[in-house]
Amino acid sequence: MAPLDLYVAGGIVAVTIIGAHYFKKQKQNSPPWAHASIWQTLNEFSNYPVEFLIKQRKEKGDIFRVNLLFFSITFIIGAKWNRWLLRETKEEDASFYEAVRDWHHGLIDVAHNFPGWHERALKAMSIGLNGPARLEQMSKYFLDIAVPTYQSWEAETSVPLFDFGSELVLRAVLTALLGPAFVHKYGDEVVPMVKSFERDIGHNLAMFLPLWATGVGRGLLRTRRRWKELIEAEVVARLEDPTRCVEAGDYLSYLLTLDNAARYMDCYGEHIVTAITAAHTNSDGTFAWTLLHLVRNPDLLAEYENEIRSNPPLGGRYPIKTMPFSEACLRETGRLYSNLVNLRYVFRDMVAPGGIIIPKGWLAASPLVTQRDPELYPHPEEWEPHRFLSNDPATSYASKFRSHEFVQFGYGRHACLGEKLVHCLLRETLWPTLIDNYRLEVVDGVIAGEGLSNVGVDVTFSEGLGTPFGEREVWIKVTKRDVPLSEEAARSSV
Ligand code: HEM
Repeated sequence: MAPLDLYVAGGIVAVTIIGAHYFKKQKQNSPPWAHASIWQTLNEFSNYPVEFLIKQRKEKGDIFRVNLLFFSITFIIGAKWNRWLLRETKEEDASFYEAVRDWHHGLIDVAHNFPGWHERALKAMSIGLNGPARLEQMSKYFLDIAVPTYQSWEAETSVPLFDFGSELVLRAVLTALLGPAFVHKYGDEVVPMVKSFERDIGHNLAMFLPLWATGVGRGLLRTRRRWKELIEAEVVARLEDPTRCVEAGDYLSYLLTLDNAARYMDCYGEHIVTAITAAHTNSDGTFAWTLLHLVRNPDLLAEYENEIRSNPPLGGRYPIKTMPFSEACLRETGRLYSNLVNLRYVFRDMVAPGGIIIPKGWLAASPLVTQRDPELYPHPEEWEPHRFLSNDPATSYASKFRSHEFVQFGYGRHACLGEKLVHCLLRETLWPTLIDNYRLEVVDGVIAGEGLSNVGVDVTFSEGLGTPFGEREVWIKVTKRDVPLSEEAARSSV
């Protein structure tokens, strides 16, 4: 960090500490403050947010405010509050878009303010990411990336699961959104650029100081400039030759076949970068944790292997409709690791059920904390996919979803637009292609007794967005099987 950055940061910290304490008064009917000193809050919330929120919930109930020095967040926890936030509040009261915009420190202002863009983008993503023909095409893209990537992993003595997994998922989503030709041409430049963008967007210096004032902020501005250049050049080239768009299966091509595509030129760069972040930051952690839990638990891995044996791929795609175990694994990883916060920005004090006044500012549900509630999930800290295979109406996935006890992909107005793509990416392609063709072995990075369900590594929430990684890297060795699992039966009957 440059010395100037340090002085500016130090000054802001001092002023804010004084200000935060001066203004931290309890208004009538507003939620109580978390029971912890400011330093304890900062330390525990940034290092162990789930444990901190669980502890505060026990003391203060389902609604409380957390003072994070530069700003505060009102937390609402539990199925009832998930429902209220995700289904019942209105965009004009508790805004998802404003939260996303604010979180990006003005880097996505053009698209945010462009008349009609939000509606257009929402509709475009609903169709452009979810039609069966598009999903089929995207699956092919994913397979084309997975096969050579796994071959390259096999050639190494061992590979870092979180890092390499993240890069694989990133290349896959870039291809789904921008097409293979773009990724082939710019992948080596764009992959590190997106990775640093995702890391730096949540950096304290970017959050509390003007972007031009710090190295981190200037890096984000450079990324935005370069990204805009790349996407605009791509858009111009595709609009000049519309047949390219009609024939291609990627999302940008679909977006450019819509009416008046040229009018929205200024929005595409910002839109695509936020779509990539949305697509990547939860899928990569889900990819890695699921594999790690499976490899660390031979019985569960054997169960997945058997599911693959009896569901051979068709044209490289595994038939996920008849693969409930992999769905349960996806859910269980989401239950334990995803959705620490669903953030909204409240424009003015608002009245919540029970007459509680939610103050203007940040508001967040924490589905992850709800998902660790032992009354809803017995042995909540165990990674146990079978809990989602139950047909019991009280505990099945469908009932957990309907009752808002489990909202892995959100609910209502802002529910995830990429859920089908996730099934196609992880369950139909990346996981089974790897496990069908390779044996996995953890060779370094795990410590017995550490992490949830003895997975061998604790989770860290202190870096990055979305589903977090392990607090250190885990190294796996990938060895090709003599015969893929899904071909064993056919070969042995010959
Ligand atoms: C395991 C992976 C994923 C998880 C757990 C996940 C989860 C979520 C959740 C919980 C929300 C709602 C956030 C809120 O209400 O505050 C959301 C929204 C969204 N997700 Fe995902 N997501 C995943 C992957 C994807 C993928 C692959 C895409 C593809 C582009 C995507 C695109 C989106 C978009 C665009 C929204 C915002 C919808 C809106 O504007 O209303 N997500 N996601």
